[in-house]
Amino acid sequence: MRTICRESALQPKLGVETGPAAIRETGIFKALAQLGRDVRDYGDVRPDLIDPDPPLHGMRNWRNIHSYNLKASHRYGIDNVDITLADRVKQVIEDGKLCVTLGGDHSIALGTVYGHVLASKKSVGVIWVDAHADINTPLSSLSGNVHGMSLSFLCEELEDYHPPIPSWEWPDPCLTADRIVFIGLRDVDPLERLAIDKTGVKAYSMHEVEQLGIREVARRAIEDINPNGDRAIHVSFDIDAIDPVVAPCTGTPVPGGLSLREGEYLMEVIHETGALEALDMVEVNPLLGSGEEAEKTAQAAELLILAACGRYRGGNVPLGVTDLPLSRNS
Ligand SMILES: NC(=[NH2+])NCCC[C@H](N)C(=O)O
Ligand SMILES: [Mn+2]
Ligand SMILES: [Mn+2]
Repeated sequence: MRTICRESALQPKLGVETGPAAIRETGIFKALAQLGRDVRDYGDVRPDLIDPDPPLHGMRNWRNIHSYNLKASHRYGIDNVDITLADRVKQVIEDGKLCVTLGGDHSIALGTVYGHVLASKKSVGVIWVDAHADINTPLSSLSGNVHGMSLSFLCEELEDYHPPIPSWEWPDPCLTADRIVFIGLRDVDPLERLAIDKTGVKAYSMHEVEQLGIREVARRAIEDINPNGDRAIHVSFDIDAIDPVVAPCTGTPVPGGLSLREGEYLMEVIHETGALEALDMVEVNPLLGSGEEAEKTAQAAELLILAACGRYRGGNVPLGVTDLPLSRNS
């Protein structure tokens, strides 16, 4: 199990770059070690910022976002980026480890999913747990924020809807729509809904969570992206999928979200598949709330990561322990 990343101000609300530190401070490393996981912190991915970075087709911070996510030196003729997120994720997965990436703005999924696809020996399916669909194109986006566009760049079926960027290549669309599933949606832009319908990406919004229950949603979602059980799973978990009462410190909170119980159950079930290779935990922004709220949000993120890494709410026997302490008299 490995952890990574952070990036600088890529969305209008500052502070999301401090999310990884807040999650690290929960004591997650100790908790993972207690689960018997061999944890290595690969540190942060921190590129030198390209400044200024004026919008193109309304897309804000696009050069910076592409440069830290993807192999900038080869692909874009930029040499001030040593290691990119896609490279780092690729390295961790090639090491045969579960790669946990802490965000950060959800645009990091451009690099994490691409790195995962490059490294995995299997075909990769993505479970996108989010209040938002993040499937706007630069031309459909109302905000210009790339964190609301990540999936549209990754999805092959949407390639033709992207405007060309002079002398810059797009991130490789490396997923087909049948390998993407949403859970937790409740704030979807009209053209995002159209993109979902056109591509046929499966979506379990909060409506379906209510209707079917999280148990059936989890079962169906896993089957949708991994029907024969031969694929690797990538979970991209935006903390705003969880209800803001439990996880208030995030840039685009939406009421009526998943309970922490539902989130933990989903992660436990995904762990049980044995197919999870990569997990992103993103959009934790400790600066958007009181200290107490920030701690609550980071703790929710911690519990979700732990569940994905094998923490079972029914209890875990410590690694290597087979008996209770014997009585001194025996
Ligand atoms: N990763 C996120 N928090 N995304 C929110 C996206 C909100 C909105 N749909 C947009 O495109 O701007
Ligand atoms: Mn979101
Ligand atoms: Mn998101």
